[in-house]
Amino acid sequence: MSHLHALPGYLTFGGLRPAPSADGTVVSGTAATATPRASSGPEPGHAVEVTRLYVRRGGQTVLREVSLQIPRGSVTGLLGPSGCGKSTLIRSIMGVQRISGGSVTVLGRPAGSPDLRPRVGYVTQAPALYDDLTVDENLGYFARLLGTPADRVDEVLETVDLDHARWRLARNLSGGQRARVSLATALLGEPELLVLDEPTVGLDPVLRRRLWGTFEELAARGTTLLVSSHVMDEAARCDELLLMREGTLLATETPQRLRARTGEQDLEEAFLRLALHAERPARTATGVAS
Ligand SMILES: Nc1ncnc2c1ncn2[C@@H]1O[C@H](COP(=O)(O)OP(=O)(O)OP(=O)(O)O)[C@@H](O)[C@H]1O
Repeated sequence: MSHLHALPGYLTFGGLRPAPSADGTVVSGTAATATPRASSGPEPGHAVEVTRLYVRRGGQTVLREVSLQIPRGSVTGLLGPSGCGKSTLIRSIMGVQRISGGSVTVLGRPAGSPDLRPRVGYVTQAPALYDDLTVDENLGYFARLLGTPADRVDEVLETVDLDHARWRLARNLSGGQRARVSLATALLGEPELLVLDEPTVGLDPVLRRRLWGTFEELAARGTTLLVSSHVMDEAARCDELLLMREGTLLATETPQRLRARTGEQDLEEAFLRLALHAERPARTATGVAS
C-alpha cells in the first residue's frame, strides 16, 4: 500500500525531521520546497507518460503492460477495485516504486528525478503528520517552508472544513480529520502535478463534493491532478478516466465517451461492462486493453 513520503505535499527533506509514514518508510524524490507558479494555464504536452509499465511486488506481477498519458491541466481519475494496482501505479509515477519494465515520464523527466521535487505534490492514503503539533502548527510549519503567505493556511483549513480543529493536536484527530490535514498541507502551494491517492476516503458527501470542486479549480488554473478512487460516482467529476482492473488498464476515456461506448449512463455499470469485455478477450472491444 502507498505511504506518504517524508512530508506531505511537496516539501524538502533538507534539514527537516521527516514525518513517519505508516510502515516507517521514508521515501525521497517526491518532495521539495515549492514556489507557487506565477503563470496559469496548462503547458503543452502531457504531464505524465507511462509506456509498457510492468511492476512486480511480493513475487507477483501487479502491473502489466500499462501505457497511458495524462494531459496537463486536467483532473484525471484513476479508478478500479481495491487491489487492482492504483497505488502501485501512483507510486511508479512518483518514482518511489521499483519497476520491472517500461518507462514513466513526469513533466518531461524520468519519474523520481530530483528536479521534479518542487513541481510535484503527493498525498498518500496514510496521512503523515507531526502528532505532537497542532493542526495549525503542522500547516504553519509547511507554509513557512514553502514561503506561502500565512493566510493561505486559513484558506486551506476552510477548504477541508477543519477550522474548528485548528488548535487540536494531530494525534487527537480522527482518521478522516488527519487525512484532511494531510490534504490541506498538499494544497498549501501550487504544484504542477498533484497526485492524490484516495483523498476522499472516509469523508462525508458534502466535504467530498467541496474537495472535488477544489480539484476542478486547481485544474482550471493549470494544475494537473491525478486522483485515485474506488468510488465510481466520483468518476463523473473527472475530465479523463483511467480504468484499471487486476493490474491492467482497461480503458482511458472521458466520462462521456465511456457512457457512449458502453451504452450505460451509470459509470459503475459502464465500468462493469468494460470489465466483462476484458474477461472475454475474443470479443474485446476496440481500444480496450487486454
Ligand atoms: N508491499 C507489497 N508487497 C507485496 N504485494 C503488495 C504490496 N503492496 C501491494 N501489494 C499487492 O499489489 C497489488 C496492487 O496493490 P495496490 O495497493 O496498488 O492496489 P490498489 O488498487 O491501490 O488497492 P486499494 O484501492 O485497496 O488501495 C495487490 O494485489 C496488493 O496485494
